[in-house]
Amino acid sequence: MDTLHRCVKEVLRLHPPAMMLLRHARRSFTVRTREGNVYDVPKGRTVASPLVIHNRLPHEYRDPETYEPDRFGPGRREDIAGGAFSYTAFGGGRHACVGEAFAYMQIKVIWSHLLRNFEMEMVSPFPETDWNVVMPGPKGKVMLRYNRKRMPAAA
Ligand code: HEM
Repeated sequence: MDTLHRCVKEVLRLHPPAMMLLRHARRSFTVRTREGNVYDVPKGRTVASPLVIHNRLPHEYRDPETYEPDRFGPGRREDIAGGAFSYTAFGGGRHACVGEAFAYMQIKVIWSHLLRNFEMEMVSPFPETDWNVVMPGPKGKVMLRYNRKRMPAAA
């Protein structure tokens, strides 16, 4: 189950359903980047924090474009190594997703059932991401062939 958890987590790092977090600045403040650039954010502005960018920062994630669930395993823990906001597929801070644990449970229940009972094969090409929607998903049709696995008869 730990492996499946890391696989789901890695998919959500690369393809977060929520593309960005939006906040309304209730007071003016200043941001300093790690490169030393300083930005003033005036009161009243909307601040957009793009998950799709900061979940792939190369100083947080080794080979950020690569699907690699073990980056979250013991010894690496890239989701927390760079700080509390290294991994933000579920947001963070005061408004972090309250459904995170429930979402993992649901997704793992469904995938455990599928992986245990079916052989699956993708028959269409790997899809591109459709970014022109509120919640990005696969572009076009995704075709899958699946066959029920033969389970050994119970003794
Ligand atoms: C893969 C599944 C999910 C993802 C990727 C996800 C992602 C997120 C993100 C990024 C936020 C932060 C939004 C922000 O800061 O503006 C959020 C907030 C929230 N999520 Fe989820 N979510 C998921 C599933 C769920 C589920 C299953 C529930 C409820 C059962 C849920 C309930 C909420 C609620 C109530 C908030 C608002 C929390 C607040 O503003 O204090 N989410 N979610």
